[in-house]
Formats: sequence, structure tokens, C-alpha cells
Amino acid sequence: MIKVEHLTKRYGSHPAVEDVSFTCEPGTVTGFLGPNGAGKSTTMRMICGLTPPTSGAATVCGVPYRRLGNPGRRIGVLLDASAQHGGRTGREVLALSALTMGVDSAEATRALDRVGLNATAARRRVKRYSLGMRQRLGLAHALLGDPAVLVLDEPANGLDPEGIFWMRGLLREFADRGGTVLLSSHLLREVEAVADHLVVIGGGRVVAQGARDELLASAGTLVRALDPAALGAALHRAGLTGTPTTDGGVVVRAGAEAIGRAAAESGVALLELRPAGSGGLEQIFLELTAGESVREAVR
Ligand SMILES: Nc1ncnc2c1ncn2[C@@H]1O[C@H](COP(=O)(O)OP(=O)(O)OP(=O)(O)O)[C@@H](O)[C@H]1O
Repeated sequence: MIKVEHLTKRYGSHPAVEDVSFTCEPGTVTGFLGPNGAGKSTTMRMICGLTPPTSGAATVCGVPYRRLGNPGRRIGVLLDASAQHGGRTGREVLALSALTMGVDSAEATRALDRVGLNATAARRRVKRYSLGMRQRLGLAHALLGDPAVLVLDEPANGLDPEGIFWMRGLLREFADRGGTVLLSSHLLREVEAVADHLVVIGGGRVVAQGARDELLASAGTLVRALDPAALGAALHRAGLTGTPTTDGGVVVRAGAEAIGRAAAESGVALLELRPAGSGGLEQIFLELTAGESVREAVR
């Protein structure tokens, strides 16, 4: 379990993270979402004892990270896939860590297999790795000590679609076996498919959090009409407000019945009327983090 309580980090007068609280339960994947500069990495660094908080606290398995004996056996961390020594081979990186953690060196081979790095890749120097291979090595490193908790900062960076699909499966399986996963992303669609819980951060503050399915259910209704301008006018007349989607629909914070009635009263022909689901969540994400680099967030 990870518990984050009122974490705050200020650099001079700049609040990088402001009063952030959330809990990651065993058996779940928590998606930590926010645009660039929102405070995700700073929060994760505070969880892992790398950045001292200005105030507040974080615990992993009930204790602050720095008080964990042999932390790699309790929590697997991937904060920066490029941080490995470029002159070492993938196998050397893992073998050294296995030695430090007191893990059998055979586990290094198992971890490499688990992340899809074959014997040729394992013999190659890390400086010759692609970003995707570095992410896989970072993940192998995080898994090496068979921890109960994983903290991964933007682990999908550099992975191709097949790699992202593979990683989701790995994280899901880890959580289904009772593990706790916290993973960050600036792309909603990347975490939505695997996360049970979402914590959305913008400008250093948590702007929304909860079960993914509940957030999805509260995401409004998507409506699409033959004549979008007429639909806009009909919604306006009914006192309903909507946010246009990028593909010509409108997400309205109201139920299908209210929207259907408003359209019918104005004689507007509808092409689509359904729970907005992830499209609506995307709109909420955009609204909540407005002013941040939102375009990139929903790319
Ligand atoms: N060491 C530091 N000194 C000063 N400011 C910092 C430092 N580290 C982070 N910040 C600032 O804190 C804020 C949050 O940064 P952080 O890296 O945590 O965001 P992020 O959500 O991880 O973004 P990204 O997705 O771009 O990595 C930013 O405004 C950043 O400039």
C-alpha cells in the first residue's frame, strides 16, 4: 500500500506540489494523471524518499521509504529509464542490483525474460538501447526484488503500441496477484485501459480522484446530431451546456433523457446518444487541468 498525506513541495515560492493526498490499495492499479509540469514526478520522488517534502508525508507498506530495510524487496521504482549506466550491459545492470538486494543472480535472467529482453539484448550495452528497451530494462529492475509495490513514472514513454499493450498486461497481472501499482502518465488513454483508480493532478493540486468506473459513469452523455448547430441551439434553449469533442459530437453533463427531450422538442435528428465514457472523461480531464498543456494531455 502507498499512503500520501498532504504532501507539499515548494521550490522557493513556487508550489510544485500542494497538499496532495491519496491512497493506493493492494490489488489495484492507480493512474496518476496530469499534463507536463503538473507535479507527478515530484510527488513520486517524495514517495521514494528522493525529494524531501516541505510538509506532509508518504508511506510505503506503512513506513516512510527511507525507513524500509532493503527497499528494492518491498517497492520497485522506475522514475527515469535513462538513468542507467550506459557502459554496462542490461544483464550487468540487473546482476549488480541483484547483488545489492541479496537476490539470487538467476532472478536477473528471469526478470529480463519477463520484460521481453532476449539474450542478445541482455549482452548489449545500455547506451545502445532504444528508449523502449530502456523502459523494459527499468521495469525488469523494478521487478527484480519481487516487491509488493511498483511506482512507475511514465513507463509507456518510448514503447510502441504492442509494447504498451504488453506492459498493461504485466501491470494488471501484478495487481491481480495482490500488488500495488502507481503509474503516471500525461495521456489519459494510456492509463485508462489499465487503471482501477485515477488521481488527476493539475498545477500541483489533485483536481479529481476516484474509481475509474465511477469517474467514467459521471462523465456525461455524448450526443451527435445531423445538424450540430441546431443541436447547440436546442441544448441552449433547454438550459443544458455541452463541450464539443474533436470529432463533431458534444458531451453534455446531463442524462440521455433530458438531452433526447430537448432535441425532440426542437425537431433535431440525433445520430448518437450514449454515455460519454472515456470521451467524456477526456473532456473532464481537459476542463480540470485547463491552463496546463492540455492539448498534449489528450493527444
Ligand atoms: N528541482 C526543481 N527545482 C525547481 N523547480 C522544480 C524542480 N523539480 C520540479 N520543479 C517544478 O515543479 C513543477 C512540477 O514538476 P514535475 O516534474 O513534478 O511535473 P510532472 O507532472 O512530472 O511533469 P512532466 O510530465 O513534464 O514530467 C514544475 O513547475 C517544475 O518546473
